[in-house]
Amino acid sequence: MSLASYQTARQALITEDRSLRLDSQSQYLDALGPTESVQKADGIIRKIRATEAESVWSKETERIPHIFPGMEFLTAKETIQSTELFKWVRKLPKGALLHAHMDATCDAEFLLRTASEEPQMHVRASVQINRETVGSTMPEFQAMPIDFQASPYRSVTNPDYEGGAWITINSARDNFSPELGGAEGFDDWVLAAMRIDPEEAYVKYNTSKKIWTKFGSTFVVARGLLEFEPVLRKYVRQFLLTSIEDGISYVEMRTNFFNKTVIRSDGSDNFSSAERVRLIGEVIEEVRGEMNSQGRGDEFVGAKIINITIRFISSEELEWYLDDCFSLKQQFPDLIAGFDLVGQEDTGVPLLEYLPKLLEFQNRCQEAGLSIPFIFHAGETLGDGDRVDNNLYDAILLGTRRIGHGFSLVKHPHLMKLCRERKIAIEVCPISNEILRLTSSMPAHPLPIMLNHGLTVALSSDDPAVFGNLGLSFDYFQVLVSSEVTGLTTLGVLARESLLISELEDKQKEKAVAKWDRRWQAFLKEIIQTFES
Ligand SMILES: O=c1[nH]cnc2c1ncn2[C@@H]1O[C@H](CO)[C@@H](O)[C@H]1O
Repeated sequence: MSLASYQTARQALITEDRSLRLDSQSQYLDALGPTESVQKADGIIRKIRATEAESVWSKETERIPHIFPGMEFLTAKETIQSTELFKWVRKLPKGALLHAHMDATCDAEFLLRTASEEPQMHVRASVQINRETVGSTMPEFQAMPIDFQASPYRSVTNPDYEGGAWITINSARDNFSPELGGAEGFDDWVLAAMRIDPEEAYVKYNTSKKIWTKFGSTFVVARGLLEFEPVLRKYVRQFLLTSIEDGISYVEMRTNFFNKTVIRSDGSDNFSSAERVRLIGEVIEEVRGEMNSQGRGDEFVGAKIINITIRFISSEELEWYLDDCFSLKQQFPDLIAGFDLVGQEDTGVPLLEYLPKLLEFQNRCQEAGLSIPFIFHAGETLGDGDRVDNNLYDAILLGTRRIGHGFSLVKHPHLMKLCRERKIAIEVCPISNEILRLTSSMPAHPLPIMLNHGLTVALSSDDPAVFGNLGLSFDYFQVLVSSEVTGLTTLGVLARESLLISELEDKQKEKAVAKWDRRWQAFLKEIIQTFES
């Protein structure tokens, strides 16, 4: 064989090998607009990436002696933020955010600050907080009725503080022991309980099982602050506004209805699930209206709710949640997009055990002509063929519209084929998977396997309040620096597809995509102009 024909055969082999990927198929590429500008911008971004692979990601520092692109997020976050590449990723129009737990979408500091504005917000601890207990005792929060009599203690650090006594959050904060840092020490104590830090993820709880104990507890702390009508309203608004700032134009928020009611403004615990959905709907409309009136209508098309509860309830209990979801869909047909079960999959009830109730629900929806698709979490595990990994079979048999995580999906060639054929998209949460210890870094993540096999993927942030990956930029960034094939073009295809695989109605989808197309062209233009001048 001549050298020339070897080179030709080699190029043909590579092209053939890549041909399943969405970003090498003309139908997806054509949708991104004029090839010349797409390629030009893609080339520019590749150059920045290559330069920074040397100038940033190969430079060992005392703090990061093992530095590399796609390395563990919590250690790399500051470095990521300092790069030119990240600046461009921030500006990328990202389409839809399809996998995010609403109760973990805003910066924990925002939640604490917002809840502290409410005089009814109280805090307690199970024991007096001092040097010995501060690291191992979580704060607990609750909004109380207006006439509630707080305990006489000024803070949870008072020497005579009796475990379990409620104090107003502001008194507890202002009077937090100076030895423990005063008000700032209070904030540190609370924020640490709502976030995962690098030491926890990579040293103290460095296995999937261990990190879930910390991860699960962050929700318990946040819930007390969040599940109060006025705080909830501001939180949802902040979530939408910060998503828009990050280039996200549509979200499907997984909203947890595990607590059947939350606290009303007056402190009574009877704010129903329907009232919560109405509140979220109002905020969505308010934000949409504001964006339109600012002439920024292209930046936000709306949001929907995926109704969730937690997968440790019994089948009998599940029935209540399914009934509630059914009735919410009847009342708010445009807002409710689907149903899902969440929580640690490795220890949770497998879908198979809920099967009779889930099938019954499907039949009932069909008879009533209501469309409430399942959008299940499945395969968020290291298993292969065990009862947890097997959730993937049930999710697909139950007609799941998308798969949340699907981390173990690549162990199932036939299921991957079905996902391709039925266009079941995989909601991949790179940073979540890494922090929850399914993978040690991005280059070891199965995402490239999914992409190379032609699956549709919706990159998602999952729980940015806990992980610190607010918006979608950090997840997009980690993906971009971890594969040579993946480029700006890939991210463009993923962003555009995220709108097409969403639960928007066809007409809304068309509009959303047209808006995205305009922003994508403007984005390409900005990249090209910046580097041509
Ligand atoms: O990645 C995840 N997989 C499964 N469950 C999750 C994940 N992230 C959050 N939650 C669960 O969702 C609820 C909050 O909405 C929490 O109970 C949390 O455990």
